Amino acid sequence: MIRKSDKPLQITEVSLRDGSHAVAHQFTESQIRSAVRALDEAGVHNIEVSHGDGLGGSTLQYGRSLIDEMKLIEAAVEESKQSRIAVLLLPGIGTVHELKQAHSLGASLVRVATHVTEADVSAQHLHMARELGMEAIGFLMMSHSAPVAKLVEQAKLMESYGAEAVYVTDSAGALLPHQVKERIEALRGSLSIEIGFHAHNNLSLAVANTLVAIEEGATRIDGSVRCLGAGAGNTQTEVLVAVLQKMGINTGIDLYRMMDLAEHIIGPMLHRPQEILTGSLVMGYAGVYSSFLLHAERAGKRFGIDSRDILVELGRRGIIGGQEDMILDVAAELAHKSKSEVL
Ligand SMILES: CC[C@H](O)CC(=O)C(=O)O
Ligand SMILES: [Mn+2]
Repeated sequence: MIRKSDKPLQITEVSLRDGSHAVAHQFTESQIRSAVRALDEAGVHNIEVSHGDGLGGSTLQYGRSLIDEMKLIEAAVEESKQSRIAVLLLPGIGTVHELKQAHSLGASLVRVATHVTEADVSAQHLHMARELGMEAIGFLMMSHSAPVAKLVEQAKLMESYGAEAVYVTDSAGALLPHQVKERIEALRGSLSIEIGFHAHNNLSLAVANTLVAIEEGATRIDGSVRCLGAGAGNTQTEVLVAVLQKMGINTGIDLYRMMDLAEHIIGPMLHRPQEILTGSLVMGYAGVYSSFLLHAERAGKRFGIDSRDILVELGRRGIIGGQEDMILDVAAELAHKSKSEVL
């Protein structure tokens, strides 16, 4: 592969944040400690630790964390010798108050995440992160759902607020390889900062799409060991490291250590294997937020309807992260409709 950027790749491991969705936010402190210790020893550059929905996400709406995320961030910082501890912040769910708290505990990098058309709400948080001396990164979620020109416009806004990199975030795992290529290519032509890529494996394209992103010049890459992330999970980090190594691209990450920690530390944390089951496939197909999976399954059981119908309807309506209450609304509506059809 001929990369269009000569900057080194930086891998951010997201299993301890995106994976929080897959385990209904039930991470224990000892799981975080052992995972961070092993990831740090393997040489992973950044490790993200937060509630799945970012700082402040532990609520009835998004799902309560078993352990306060600040305690988990503190534990992660204690265990890490070289990896940087990152946090995710969705403005409105988290505030600058939680950002300052995470920073005071030792988090040194924040990804400020907004819907792909709403970058303006990240200004305050990106500015604050820079003031605190943290690395500030923009994270444009549901990047498949906006035209390329809109994505570029929004990324430029984040750059103007002080973002040091902006991510194309494929929250629904819906992007096809040529769509990744056009997005990264357009950003590379318009931004002076680094470009990142965050995939979900709902259509089994995460590693392939990540390679396309790297080839086009993305240098900040997310992955989750054993695909421990929302939906079918993310780009499987240990697989990506192996593939890149085979391509002669050295990440500085120790492959055998990654395999070992996948087997003995992250694997046992999975509540169920991260296969592409119907729910995640439908999310990739219909372009629905990966973190909606467990919510839609629960709503389907509660209202006695097929969770696929809920997901497809959510995709049709363009429901986005932060609107989790709409999952119940849609389920109730569909159940009502199917009852009236029977009568
Ligand atoms: C709800 C936040 C979300 O999980 C962030 C993310 O990882 C994504 O949009 O893919
Ligand atoms: Mn994600």
